[in-house]
Amino acid sequence: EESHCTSVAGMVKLLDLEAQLIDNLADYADELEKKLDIVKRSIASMRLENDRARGSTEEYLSNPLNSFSLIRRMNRDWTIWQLYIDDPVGLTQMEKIQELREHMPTSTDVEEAVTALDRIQSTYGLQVAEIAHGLLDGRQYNVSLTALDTYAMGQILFDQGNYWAAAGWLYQSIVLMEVYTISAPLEVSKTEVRMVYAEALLKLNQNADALKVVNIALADKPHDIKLLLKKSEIETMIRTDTKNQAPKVQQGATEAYKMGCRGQFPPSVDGRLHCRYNSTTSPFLILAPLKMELVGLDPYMVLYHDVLSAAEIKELQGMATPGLKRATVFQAASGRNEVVKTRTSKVTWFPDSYSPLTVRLNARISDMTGFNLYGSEMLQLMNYGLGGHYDKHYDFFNQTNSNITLMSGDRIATVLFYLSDVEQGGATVFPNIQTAVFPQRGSVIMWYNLNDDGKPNTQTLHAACPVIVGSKWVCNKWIREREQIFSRPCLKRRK
Ligand SMILES: O=C(O)CCC(=O)C(=O)O
Ligand SMILES: [Fe+2]
Repeated sequence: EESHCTSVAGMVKLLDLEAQLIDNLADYADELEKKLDIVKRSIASMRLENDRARGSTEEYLSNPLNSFSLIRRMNRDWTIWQLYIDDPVGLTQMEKIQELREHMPTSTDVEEAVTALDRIQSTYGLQVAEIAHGLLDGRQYNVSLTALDTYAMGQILFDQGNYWAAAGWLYQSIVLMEVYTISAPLEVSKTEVRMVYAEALLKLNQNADALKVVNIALADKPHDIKLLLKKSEIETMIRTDTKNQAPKVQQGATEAYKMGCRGQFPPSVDGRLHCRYNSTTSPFLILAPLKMELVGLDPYMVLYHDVLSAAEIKELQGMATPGLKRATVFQAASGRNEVVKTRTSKVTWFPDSYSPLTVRLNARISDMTGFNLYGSEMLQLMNYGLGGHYDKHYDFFNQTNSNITLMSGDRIATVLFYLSDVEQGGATVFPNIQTAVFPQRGSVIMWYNLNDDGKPNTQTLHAACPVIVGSKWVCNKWIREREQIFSRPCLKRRK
């Protein structure tokens, strides 16, 4: 399972594939044209002969050559024309599409993409009409959606039971269909869309509105039997006051996580938080101090700037791209890592000794954090895709007597490098401490997941907000506690 939309880097090949499909369709057009050409040229010469004959029928037919030829033509040539018409054009091209289908997005991919776009909309509180016209969270892009796009959103959200969101997209489809016509063979009828829109309104118990929509559709198609039946059904529902089960209502107050994603947390007023050059965490920093921003004290969280060079970032992305696979999350219930809806990105891992760059990167992590990386997890490189996110979670396992923590202990700290800027969205948000970190290419955020006593710190709850626009790349290192037994800096004493 490819899971196409979960990584921008992974979708690049779809464009090449689309180019192949278009070339294939062009071949089909060529074949059609060749056939059309033959047919048209033949018609012209046949007409000529037939017109000449009909100008003087008796004279024409009294010549034996003409009458012989006519008899022969009508019997033999038209048999061949019948076969010629019957011979389909484009079988090769049809087979080619079938062959490429293996690499093409499936209906599951479309459903995931719909969910992702809906996630962007709901997280950032965007209007469907704005999205459809390329206005994304206040920024105008030269892109827009077609009625086919918005209709697919509406249909699929409807099928997923998300009637509230579906209604918005279906309404938008109708608006777009008033302005633009969808050309054959992809066309969808307005009646069809209005019917689904009416169904969505019924699910939301907006029966009177549903009736209005059906009546508008009937004005265009007064004899459509499905519409007439629907109309009387809705009228009965209104008369008998029939209600659907209570629809899912949209949440009122914006939860903290969403506020963080939208950049709406108030700025910190803690005077202890500051910026400085760090030259003390390790001896190496005396030579190369790092620009450090103390972001939080509980959990202890620091942001370092300009840690990675452009060349290093490029190399990391290059080595990661071929191996990117859909990310998984450790499930306590099964004791295994599984693909989940709450984490949509693609990842790949590199052992510490993979290349001179990984060795250097790990050394830098040690210098920055003061941690010994022995027994820690591999470097994880990650690329997010369409609306890519990682829902609220903890990085620690909080598992005793589990295989996953037995050898090296729990994840004492997380080191998260940002390998790209993200044009819009994609912040790392800590809702419990009202902290949001927006990706900046080359910077790195580090926080402690465990308290000084080794117990999990629930203030570390965090999430990766859906990317609105951009290809978000991160690299992280989960540092395990066991090896830090003698070296872990005790912050409480230092205060
Ligand atoms: O990508 C991010 O901003 C956060 C990623 C994260 O929390 C994780 O991978 O555990
Ligand atoms: Fe995390």
